Amino acid sequence: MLFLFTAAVHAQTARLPRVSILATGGTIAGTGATSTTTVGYTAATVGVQALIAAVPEIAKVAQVSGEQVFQIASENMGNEHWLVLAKRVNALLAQPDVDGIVITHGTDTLEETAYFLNLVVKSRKPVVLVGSMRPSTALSADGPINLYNAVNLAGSPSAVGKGVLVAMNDQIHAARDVTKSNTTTADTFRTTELGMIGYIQGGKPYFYREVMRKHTADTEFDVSKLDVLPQVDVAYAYANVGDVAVKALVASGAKGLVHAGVGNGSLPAKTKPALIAAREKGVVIVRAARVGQGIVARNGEANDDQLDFVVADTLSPQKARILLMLALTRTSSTKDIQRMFYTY
Ligand SMILES: NC(=O)C[C@H](N)C(=O)O
Repeated sequence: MLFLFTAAVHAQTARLPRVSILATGGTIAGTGATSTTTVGYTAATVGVQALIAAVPEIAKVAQVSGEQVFQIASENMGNEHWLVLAKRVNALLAQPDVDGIVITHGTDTLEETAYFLNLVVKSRKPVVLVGSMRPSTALSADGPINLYNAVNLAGSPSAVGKGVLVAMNDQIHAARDVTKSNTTTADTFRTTELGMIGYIQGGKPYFYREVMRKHTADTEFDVSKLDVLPQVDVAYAYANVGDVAVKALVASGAKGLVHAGVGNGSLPAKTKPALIAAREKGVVIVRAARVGQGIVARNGEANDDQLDFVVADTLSPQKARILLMLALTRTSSTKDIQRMFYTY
């Protein structure tokens, strides 16, 4: 009896976490002409089984299975890819034999896919996005160690309930706040002011903080029955900007517009009338900032109550676009949408 009990406990503790690796392409799956080719390589050429085979150390820390979901450079990631990916992630996480998921991804839009999933994954199990800055053929390629770390993180009980995570360069970042900060260096992913949430050292995750905003199982968004997302675009402000972009985006059918304003989300006088006209036509306007850090607060640089605009709070314009798309799948009430921007 005692023997059976001990054997059962042993079998439990000895079982490796089961991690599904979903590959989508990117530089982590890229190849260059020579080992010193770190720009001008071809992204998205190596398949998921080859990525896994390149890191035999993974077999010692997890039972992994690989699935090629897409094979694209992440500058080509679209809403349609996100819907497919989210549905696959939710289906896998609903299986009792899956403990966590790793998604290999190009780095250009990795933060956007991470935030989208952070809002629509219906599970507390870990979901970890990972990429690389050097192609698989490069000297000191960062893909293999990043993938090893990501699998360890996705299989770790300490990552449960933390929301979608990004594992790059021995660091753990939360999907909501991380951004790519350098065009090419391996330490490009930063959560500059709010801070990364942990490290991975010797394959082991160490957490130090958590994001206070709601995510994954606690959100109100459901993409299970959606095949398309509402059109939302970003209009970027700069000195001398006019209203051409805003008018063109509205004419092209945008249901929502994120204005990446200068400074504290300021609205240039030559752009503002087009934004007001868009709102009068029913387009939801979110006032964000191109600066990269800080809060865009209601009724700060504009009278949002009077204009019936929404503010992005601390979300970057590209992430505000994602939340606005999902918000528009639920409501057209700007009051409700503003609540969402203070919740997620
Ligand atoms: N480092 C990278 O992954 C960049 C590549 N253009 C991509 O996002 O797919």
